[in-house]
Amino acid sequence: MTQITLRRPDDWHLHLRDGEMLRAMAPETARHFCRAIIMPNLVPPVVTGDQAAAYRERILAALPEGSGFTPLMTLYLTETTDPADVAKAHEDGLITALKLYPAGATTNSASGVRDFDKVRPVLETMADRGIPLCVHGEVVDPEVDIFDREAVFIDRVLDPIRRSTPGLRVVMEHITTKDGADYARAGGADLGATITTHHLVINRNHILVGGIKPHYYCLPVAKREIHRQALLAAATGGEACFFLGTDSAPHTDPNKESACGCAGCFTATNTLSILAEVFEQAGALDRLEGFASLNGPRFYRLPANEDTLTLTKGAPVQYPPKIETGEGPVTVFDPGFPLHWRVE
Ligand SMILES: NC(=O)N[C@@H](CC(=O)O)C(=O)O
Ligand SMILES: [Zn+2]
Ligand SMILES: [Zn+2]
Repeated sequence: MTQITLRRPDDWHLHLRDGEMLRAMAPETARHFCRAIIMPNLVPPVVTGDQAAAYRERILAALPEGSGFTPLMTLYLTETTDPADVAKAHEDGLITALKLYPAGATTNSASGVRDFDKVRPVLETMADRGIPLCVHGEVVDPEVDIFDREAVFIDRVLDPIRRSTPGLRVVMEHITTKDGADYARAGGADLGATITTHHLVINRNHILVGGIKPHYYCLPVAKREIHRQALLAAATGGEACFFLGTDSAPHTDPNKESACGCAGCFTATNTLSILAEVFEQAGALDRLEGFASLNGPRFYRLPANEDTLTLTKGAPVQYPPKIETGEGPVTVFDPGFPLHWRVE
């Protein structure tokens, strides 16, 4: 096969940031994707409906002329989130989901949740109205090894929340383990999981062998090869609960290449070429559309996009190694192999 055409894909987990960074990043995603779930971990975070409305306007203003891109807004769940504000923002069509960050788990998560009992009323409201909860699933207990934090979160936090809030729709964001994939596929229609591009490509050796690679460092951190294989099987297996959320998370090079580098891989620019390569190698090119364009809308109860996107196979695709932004350069994720599928 030398050409494939899919429904236009969506990105169900994206960091666009704000200000100069947003201006540079909005076109990178809008070029290929129709919609994206916009993560709310700005500084300060997007907590209220009014803040989401204002952020949405800033995103729309950063899009290229004539872009049909739709940002799907989220609210950052805090211990003081008002259920009435959530209900109103959802009724107004302003927000699509809420995002749960355990306090301290990842970039800009200081306002996240420490005491899960405090968010119980919001979770009940969400369950009643079918508003999905997107979850960064890692415990922050310093006793728990960083490579075990996802699996421990499922047992200690996620499973109890789901049991005590029947009907709550949950997306396990950026799963990195076989444990995560197995839990997602056993969860029924109200549980989905996003998988990133980079976690299909790298394992923990890529970060650490032969010198530390700051541009491969993200959270949750990439795990052993058996886990990457499990994610690959999940993404390419045609199961409806798994869909693309790139977690494209730009940080400037000085912030990545530092004695205390930020977590996040920036993949918006070349994600579709990488995915086509990965799916082809897995003998599953025909399942790319399900993963990138159909399963996500189905979970979010939205129609699939009407227009299409075509990838053509040929000589290695050229993409910029860095995107220049008003805040500094951002390195584009290097999969470590040539990419042959070009987005037309
Ligand atoms: N994935 C990351 O490593 N970083 C994300 C935050 C997140 O999604 O956890 C970021 O905002 O930079
Ligand atoms: Zn996260
Ligand atoms: Zn993220």
